[in-house]
Amino acid sequence: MNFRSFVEALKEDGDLIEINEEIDPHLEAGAIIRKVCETNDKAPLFNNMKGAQAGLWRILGAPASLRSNAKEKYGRIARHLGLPPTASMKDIIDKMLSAAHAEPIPPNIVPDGPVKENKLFGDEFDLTTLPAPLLHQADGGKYIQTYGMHVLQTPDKKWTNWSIARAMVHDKNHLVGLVMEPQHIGQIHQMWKKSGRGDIPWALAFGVPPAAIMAASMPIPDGVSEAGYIGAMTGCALDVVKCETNDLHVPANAEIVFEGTLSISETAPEGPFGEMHGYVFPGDSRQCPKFKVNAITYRNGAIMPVSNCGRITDETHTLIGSLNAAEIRRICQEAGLPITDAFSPFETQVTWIALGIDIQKLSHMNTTPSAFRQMIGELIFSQKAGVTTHRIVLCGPDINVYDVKDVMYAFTTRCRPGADETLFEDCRGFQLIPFMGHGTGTPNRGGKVVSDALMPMEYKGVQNWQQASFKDSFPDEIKDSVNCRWSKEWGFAEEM
Ligand SMILES: Cc1cc2c3c(c1C)C(C)(C)C[C@@H](O)N3c1c(nc(O)[nH]c1=O)N2C[C@H](O)[C@H](O)[C@H](O)COP(=O)(O)O
Ligand SMILES: [K+]
Ligand SMILES: [Mn+2]
Repeated sequence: MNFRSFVEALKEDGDLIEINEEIDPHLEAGAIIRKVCETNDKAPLFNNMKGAQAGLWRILGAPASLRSNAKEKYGRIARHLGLPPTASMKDIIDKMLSAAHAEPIPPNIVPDGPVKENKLFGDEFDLTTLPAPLLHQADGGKYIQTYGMHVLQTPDKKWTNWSIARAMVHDKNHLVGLVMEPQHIGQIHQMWKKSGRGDIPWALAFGVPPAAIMAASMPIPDGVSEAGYIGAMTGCALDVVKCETNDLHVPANAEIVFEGTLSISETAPEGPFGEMHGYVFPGDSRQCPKFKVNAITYRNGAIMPVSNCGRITDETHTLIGSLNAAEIRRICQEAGLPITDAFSPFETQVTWIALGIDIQKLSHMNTTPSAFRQMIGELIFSQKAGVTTHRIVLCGPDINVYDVKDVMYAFTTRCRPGADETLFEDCRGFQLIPFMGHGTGTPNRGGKVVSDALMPMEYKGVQNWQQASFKDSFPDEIKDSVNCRWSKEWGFAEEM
């Protein structure tokens, strides 16, 4: 599945709105995409961007946001993975974890591909005149990079990392963007700095195969090349082609590729940007590394994917939250902890992760609530995949952690504030969260908590209550007889 066929699939699903009238990249496209994210409406495809030139570019907005139809809520994300549009978030997370122990299938190097249909070098392009969108009025620049994939290799070429990190236009042939540790882009940047080998060969591929952008958004382990992971996950090697101006390889059917170098010394002001927690602090910019663009290659009719992040729900919630939760589940299970599921509720702006606990296995651990909370917090808050999470909620087997109503029902009724919680101050904190970066304590340390929504008896493997709910407070024959007459005889609404 490549990006173009993904867009076709959205069209066939009736999940695409094509806009052929001229749309301005200065705020107008961003406003439409933002409203789509806040209403879970169809993905907008802007075929006529003001300032488009030489085929650069059309824009697809909200590429992995939600559908309003409850049965296909995650359909746009499912289409990234070739899953049916009715796939659940558990199906999507299971699919993304399915390659965790599989032998990588390295990419297949091909001599040519659609991404080579057009080539611009040096002065043949000027990034400041291309239709890069201003996505929020207080943003510090035009964020051209919100859903592309950075390609960077370690100095020893053993690891090629694919990841998403934001970047904005700095001048005619430079971007400036976030390069933060412990992210792999930050780790590799440090390796090159230490190696003294000069600026880093870099590529930025937009409109890559959808499964690849999912892996680019996922914190798979240090040293693991996303290309091989995705090859193992999809079962087939991904076709890649060599860049014109360096030895990196990019997906052969990507829509657009910027080629160049990531500076190990030069920085420029970056930000602010309307970010994943739903805030932009005007004027809040800091020095970040510069990316020099030496060449642009692209397909005919190239489409630039754009994520306009902020208030729920957009790709920073559906992907960052869910894929961090995926890795947290794997890490906990491999540590022998009784975790069945992990999910980051969008309504927490993905600052929480809810863990489903197998209380039979928990009872065999003969542990205490405070010892278990300590174990969970120490493990998760020391992980790269745990950086963005500031509250972990432990939930019993009657709670569906993928449903925020269930998580809030457990958290608000089973977790006594203070007594049932363990605070963690000696761990990395996520400074993009306003209470961290613009709050009272140290911006990038601590401020985390494990909130135990397991009742004491669950540590013995027991739940001795019944939920006062239709599901739990009526015998099956009553429920069956009510259900079968519900809409046919009485005219209540069909169940969604
Ligand atoms: C899906 C998605 C993921 C990310 C981002 C966005 C989207 C849409 C932006 C809209 C651009 C907003 C920005 O916050 N952004 C972003 C980011 N990680 C950063 O270090 N810096 C960033 O600016 N991630 C998360 C990273 O992509 C994941 O943490 C991934 O795991 C990283 O890959 P790796 O380092 O683990 O290989
Ligand atoms: K990644
Ligand atoms: Mn990585």
